[in-house]
Amino acid sequence: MKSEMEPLMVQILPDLHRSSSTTYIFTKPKSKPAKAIILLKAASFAITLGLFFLFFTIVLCEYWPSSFRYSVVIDAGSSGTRIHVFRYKIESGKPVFDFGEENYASKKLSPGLSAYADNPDQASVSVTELVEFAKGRIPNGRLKKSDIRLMATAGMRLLEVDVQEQILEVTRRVLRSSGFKFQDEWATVISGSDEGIYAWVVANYAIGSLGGDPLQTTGIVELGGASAQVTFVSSEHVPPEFSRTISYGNVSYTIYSHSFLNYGGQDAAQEKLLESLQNSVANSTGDGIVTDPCTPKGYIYDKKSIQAAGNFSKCRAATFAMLKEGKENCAYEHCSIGSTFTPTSLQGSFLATENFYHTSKFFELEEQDWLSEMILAGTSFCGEEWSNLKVKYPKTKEKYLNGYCFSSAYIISMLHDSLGVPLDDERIKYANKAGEKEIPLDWALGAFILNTPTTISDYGGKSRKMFGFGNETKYKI
Ligand SMILES: Nc1nc2c(ncn2[C@@H]2O[C@H](COP(=O)(O)OP(=O)(O)OP(=O)(O)O)[C@@H](O)[C@H]2O)c(=O)[nH]1
Ligand SMILES: [Ca+2]
Repeated sequence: MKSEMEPLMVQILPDLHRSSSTTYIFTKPKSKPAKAIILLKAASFAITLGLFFLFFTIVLCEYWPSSFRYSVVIDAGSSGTRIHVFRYKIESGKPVFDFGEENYASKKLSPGLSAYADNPDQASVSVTELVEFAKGRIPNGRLKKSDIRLMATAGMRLLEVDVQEQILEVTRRVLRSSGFKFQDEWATVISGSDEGIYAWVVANYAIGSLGGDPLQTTGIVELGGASAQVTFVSSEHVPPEFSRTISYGNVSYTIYSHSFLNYGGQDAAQEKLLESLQNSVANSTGDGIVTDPCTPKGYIYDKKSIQAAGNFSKCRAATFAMLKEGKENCAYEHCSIGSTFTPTSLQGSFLATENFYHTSKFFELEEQDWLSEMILAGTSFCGEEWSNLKVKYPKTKEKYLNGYCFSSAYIISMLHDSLGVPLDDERIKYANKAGEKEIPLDWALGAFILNTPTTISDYGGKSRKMFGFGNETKYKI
């Protein structure tokens, strides 16, 4: 086949070992550019196109008002600090929440902020790491439009106010420079009743009862690490210091909400019980050794003066006595725990969360009759040797394993002996998720729902608040 290309004469220097010089003929392509140049042009075009595409993608992500919005809540709890990153949409002027994994992520770091009481500056390390986690989930261009809030709970409430403030100021420094939308007052220690309300909101949002008949809503009992919350709609008279108001649509909810600090949470309560055992000679075996009925026999404490003597019914009686402390000072028509007002009975359905859930799951209790089952399971567990329990439950963290004798007895003495919940009450169930979409019953999600700016004006409509709460009706939701 005739080459269509002009011959290109190239003289190759004679090979010294060869008799004559050799001429190779390379054909130079005619007027058409060589294949290589075409390829070069195509490649440079593709690269240019790619760079343009990349540039516009970056510009669009940075500045184009994406239909997604983001919000971040940091839950600074006693046993750890966890960050919750939310993505949501606005549809016909209303936020559409979705807590599925593509729109919600969280990360927990231990210990909690209250562990830095002696060295507040160290609190910045965990908050910084958590903020970086959140930034990895949000386009850079959206950061300054995305709220970030830090809400500390019982662990911090137990610190002196000046220490709380020192630690909060450290977290504010991190959040101010995070690139998120932040105001100093968004890093606070929230009240226990706020924590309870937030948990109540996410539970009823998940179940779909938010906006319905108040007496059809679901109450929350939450056993945290350093506090316990009881939150529900009561048709009884509730003194204003225990009453919070939520209005949703044209429905107003008057909610009893109280957080039992210190002895309320499981970890703090177990600590308090050991202290009270040490103070009461009655439990000593005469040689100054105190016996602890809430820890399985054979468990070795740091302190030598305590001896584990696991016994469910004695532990139940000891924790019931602790919950009754101060009841003689009750200044209300009814106090179930200490001198704190509680309605005469828990009204309506309830979800029992956090340690109620962890303990029931550990004992693999059925939903039905879980309280009666708790007594059987706790009686057996408390009576076992610690060494046997470690063999029986090799995968369970010892810090949790060591708490189940106490928590099983405490749950009964709190819910049944103190708050009057019948052992066969079908209205109260343990859970850590709710609703068809199995939304996590984490108060931080309730805080996000209530704090999401749902004023239409934020999205181009007329200004109208939709969520909000306080101890008086502030907003029409
Ligand atoms: N058994 C068990 N307990 C757990 C587990 N995860 C958390 N807990 C305990 O559950 C309790 C409540 O959990 P969190 O709400 O995370 O505790 P927290 O927020 O650090 O404590 P608060 O500040 O009182 O709310 C704490 O006593 C934790 O130690 C678990 O997987 N198993
Ligand atoms: Ca908590």
